[in-house]
Amino acid sequence: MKVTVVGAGNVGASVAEYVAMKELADEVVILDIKEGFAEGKAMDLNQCATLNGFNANVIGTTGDYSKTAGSKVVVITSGIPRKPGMTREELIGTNAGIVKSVTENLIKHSPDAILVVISNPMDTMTYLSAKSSGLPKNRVIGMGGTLDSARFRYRLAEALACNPNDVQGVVIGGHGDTTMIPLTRLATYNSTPVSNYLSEEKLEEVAKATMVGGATLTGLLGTSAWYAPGAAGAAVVEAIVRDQKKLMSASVYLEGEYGQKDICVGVPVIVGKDGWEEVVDFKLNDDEKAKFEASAAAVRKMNDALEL
Ligand SMILES: NC(=O)C1=CN([C@@H]2O[C@H](COP(=O)(O)OP(=O)(O)OC[C@H]3O[C@@H](n4cnc5c(N)ncnc54)[C@H](O)[C@@H]3O)[C@@H](O)[C@H]2O)C=CC1
Ligand SMILES: O=C([O-])CC(=O)C(=O)O
Repeated sequence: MKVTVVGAGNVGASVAEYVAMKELADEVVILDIKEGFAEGKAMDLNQCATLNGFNANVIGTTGDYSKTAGSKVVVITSGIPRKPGMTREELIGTNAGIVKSVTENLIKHSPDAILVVISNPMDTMTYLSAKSSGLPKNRVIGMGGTLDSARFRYRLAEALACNPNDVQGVVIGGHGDTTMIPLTRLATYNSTPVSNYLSEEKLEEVAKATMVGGATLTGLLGTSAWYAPGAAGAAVVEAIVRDQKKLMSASVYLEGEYGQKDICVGVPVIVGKDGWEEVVDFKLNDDEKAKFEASAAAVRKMNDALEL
């Protein structure tokens, strides 16, 4: 089984590292345009094999798509990250061209692949990838909600002073500072509503911290984050290659679900060997529905900037 990661930068290298460490593929190809960069990352990762006890061959290439041929899953991380003070949306001018050409090249060599799109602005890049690949809708998955949900659970666990693994919480909507929707009403601490323990004000604070999770890290790091984005990307890969049928929040092409059409935006989906297999209806209340509608409208506006 071959998994390809495009972009050998912070996020791509992190995805490749988790994929190799978890032995999600026996061949992990990393492709970048920067001369020798992917080859260097691959060699460095291969030298972890005996230290971390994995057996996966990591192959790096500078732009040779023939090495990606026959990939089961391809993760797209190529493109520029934001700097402090920027929004993800400001990256569209540079990243749209990169994501379009990368998608077209990948599909030539791996027509049966499932694409996991990470490059920002992610929902719009997922829509672009879906349109320019011509793949069946289930084989294009935007990764943002999985990361945002992990950050939501982290913030909830911080507020509850508990083990994050005892907390469930999902973020839907666009992967943007103002478009994310942390579903606080549905979040639980070991099956009990978090509102049993946290005030409305505290939950509002948790939701706000979740929404600006990426911006907060960008401010601290000077560039955007990579450990949790890498782990979230690898979690989607794992759900596919191990056919986990896992319920994850992901940006997928909607045809009426959640009241939206012809858009990729974050909703709960089941992920397995065929990509995303179905959208799960969380039965949103009126307030959540209104937020989702506003979020989708913002994503749609961004999509209008694409030349398809
Ligand atoms: N969806 C999400 O949850 C997240 C998305 N991101 C996004 O992921 C993207 C990558 O972020 P980082 O890895 O931190 O950036 P980075 O700058 O560390 O790495 C990007 C890599 O892409 C490569 N690249 C550029 N054009 C290419 C092309 N045409 N073909 C192949 N490779 C190409 C660059 O040479 C560079 O090595 C950014 O757009 C960032 O905003 C980052 C974190 C989370
Ligand atoms: O914040 C950013 O620009 C990168 C990203 O999408 C995230 O970490 O959530």
